[in-house]
Amino acid sequence: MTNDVNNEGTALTELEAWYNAGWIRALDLNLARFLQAEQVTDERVLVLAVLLSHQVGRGHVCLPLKELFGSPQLLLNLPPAHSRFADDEHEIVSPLQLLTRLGVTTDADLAGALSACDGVADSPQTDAVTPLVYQHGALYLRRYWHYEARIASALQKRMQVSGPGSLTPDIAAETLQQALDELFPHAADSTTSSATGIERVNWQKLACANTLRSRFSVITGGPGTGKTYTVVRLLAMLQRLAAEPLRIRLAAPTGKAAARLKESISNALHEMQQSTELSEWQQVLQRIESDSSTLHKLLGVQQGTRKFRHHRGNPLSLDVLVVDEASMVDIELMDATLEALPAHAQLILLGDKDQLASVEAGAVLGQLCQGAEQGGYNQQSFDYLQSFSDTPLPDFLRAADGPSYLQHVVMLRVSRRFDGRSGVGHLAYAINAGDSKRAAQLLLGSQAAGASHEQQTANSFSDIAVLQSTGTEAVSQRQLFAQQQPALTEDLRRLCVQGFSGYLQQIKQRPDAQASDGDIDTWARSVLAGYSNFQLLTPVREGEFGVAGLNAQIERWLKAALQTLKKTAAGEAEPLQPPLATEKGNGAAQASEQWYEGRPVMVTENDYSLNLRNGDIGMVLVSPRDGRKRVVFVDSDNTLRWILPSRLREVQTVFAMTVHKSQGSEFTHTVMVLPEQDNPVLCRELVYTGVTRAKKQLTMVVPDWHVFHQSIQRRTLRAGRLHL
Ligand SMILES: Nc1ncnc2c1ncn2[C@@H]1O[C@H](COP(=O)(O)OP(=O)(O)OP(=O)(O)O)[C@@H](O)[C@H]1O
Repeated sequence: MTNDVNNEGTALTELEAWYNAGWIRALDLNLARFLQAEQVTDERVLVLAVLLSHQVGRGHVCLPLKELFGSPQLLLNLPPAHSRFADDEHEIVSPLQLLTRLGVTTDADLAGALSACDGVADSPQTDAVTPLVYQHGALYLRRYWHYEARIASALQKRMQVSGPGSLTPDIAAETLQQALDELFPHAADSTTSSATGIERVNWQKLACANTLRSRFSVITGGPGTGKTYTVVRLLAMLQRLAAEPLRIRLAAPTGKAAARLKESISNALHEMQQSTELSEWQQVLQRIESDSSTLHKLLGVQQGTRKFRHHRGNPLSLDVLVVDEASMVDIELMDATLEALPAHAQLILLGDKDQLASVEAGAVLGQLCQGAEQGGYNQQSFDYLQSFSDTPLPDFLRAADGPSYLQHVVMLRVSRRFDGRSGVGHLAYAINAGDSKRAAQLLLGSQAAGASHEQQTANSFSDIAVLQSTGTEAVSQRQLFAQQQPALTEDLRRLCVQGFSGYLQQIKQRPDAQASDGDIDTWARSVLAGYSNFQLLTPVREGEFGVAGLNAQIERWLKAALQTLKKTAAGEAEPLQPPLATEKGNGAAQASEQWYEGRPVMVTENDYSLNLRNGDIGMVLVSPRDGRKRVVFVDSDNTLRWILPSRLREVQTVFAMTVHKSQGSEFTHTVMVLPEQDNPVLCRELVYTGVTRAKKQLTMVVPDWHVFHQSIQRRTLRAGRLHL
């Protein structure tokens, strides 16, 4: 492990400059120091290790060397440097400049350096426990390489076509066909006469048929494309065709997503139970439970460790596992899930491949669905699916060399929620296609994007609206933007005051102290339901239009309305017990100010003692019973819990939340606020995820159209090399 470059010490100084410029985290820099202490002296490797750690912090699983050389800016997405020591004498060099200084000019040079380094394993067979692994042209931290390798191997086994021992052995094609015809009596996924060839295919039916081919399948689709509708029918079919009653478990990556899954599964089950066409299926339906849990709960979290109670040596006791919102499952959790799954079990992943990937590293669903729009079915899969389809499958879905993973994926293509009249649907489609111009036109109605100087623009879709500063050309001049800003802020103020007025009114309907527990719960539920009707989302934390800025601003805007609640509440002077963790108070009065009635809060860290999860939302209410303030949460089993504020550790006000936190939730009226300045985190997946949280109404807040266009055009394709 030699460094053949005669400029010892240079690299670490430059890496420190990157840290001071805000390019990398202390953690990234410390990895270089750690490796140096472990006798990794090749500076090229140290630089790569720092870049790798930076990438892992951004959700990537590995650092692909070709892309590093081909498009470093796109790959690394380094923000503009903001030097902490304003060091004009020390000009910061870019990663490629630094590598060139170290004598590296091609990715092959880097590959050579990695292969020669003792701290890097470049063969999967190696027994050495090196901190880094180089494989498939990419550098990995060993832990992530391990997850990826294990996931690929586990999925490969599950993808093998079903044989003896499968849940539904020896099912005759006619039996399956008959079951599918009963469950999907209507020929097509879309019944409109204008449907295209691909929309006329009943993808829901084919998704069910495809699942029976192996022990692993993916059903992907945008919002409202019928993933739940399909999976309930799929479970009914599996239950009916299986030799023995199946143990089915439903799970999702977050508590909120699990609660929503439970609700939509029980709605879908209820619909099927009412259907006269499905009278033959009623007995089978009784064997499907809607109960769902988080993956962590299912696997059995072992507090204080990364380990779970269930693993290869102690597998889960189930036959079928359905994982919803699978795009949010990070690589570590996916690995743990596959490890804990018994060999015979059927794994079904549901999710929207176009949504943001998990907060932590990995994008397993995204990778498994890469190319799904084009089908990618080999001849065998194509013929199989065709045999269950009422209409001819379009030829472009066929691909002689289609990757093996796509044979297990079916994409649902018609949204039942967003039909042709839905502006949200059209907007989501344009965003997904990267067509920011069309998206702007949809928001601005028939006028060309930016032509209007109206603060709120009417458009041809009543379910979408825009609040904007001014036209496209003008806002790129920051001075003019600053002048326009107050008008936009005033529009936003009016929207918020109106939007939040509903739940504040509900609070005033407080029952009296003698009311029954049931009446008090009903009141609290109506407040929480009213609150979830209107939600602001923003992609960023900082700035006037970031989470912190918006929450502070909205608190000021609602102050008058919140003050009137005080008058309706019974006990006011109740002392709370400071200090309060996230927002520390200096006494009872200040604590009481912070815990004002009507304050929506989000838990920002798992709290196992209170059984609260990161992302759970509660509302501060004054109890009619004793006049004390409590925070009300709805549990995943739909029961209410009233918790004293002083017991809560990490919480934030949540009039506005980040788009990341909103994943897996929907709001009747969603207000998606873009920041005033471009930022590398803004990307198409983020805008799409935010926009599709809207159930009925979307308002887009656009301080600068340039930011809007940039965000939609920027993609974040996460690096990962699942070899399937
Ligand atoms: N083939 C169908 N025939 C009739 N109604 C359908 C069909 N498919 C879906 N629906 C209805 O469309 C609505 C949306 O379906 P569903 O909730 O299953 O979609 P989803 O993809 O799970 O949505 P989400 O984005 O919320 O996860 C539901 O009311 C469902 O009953």
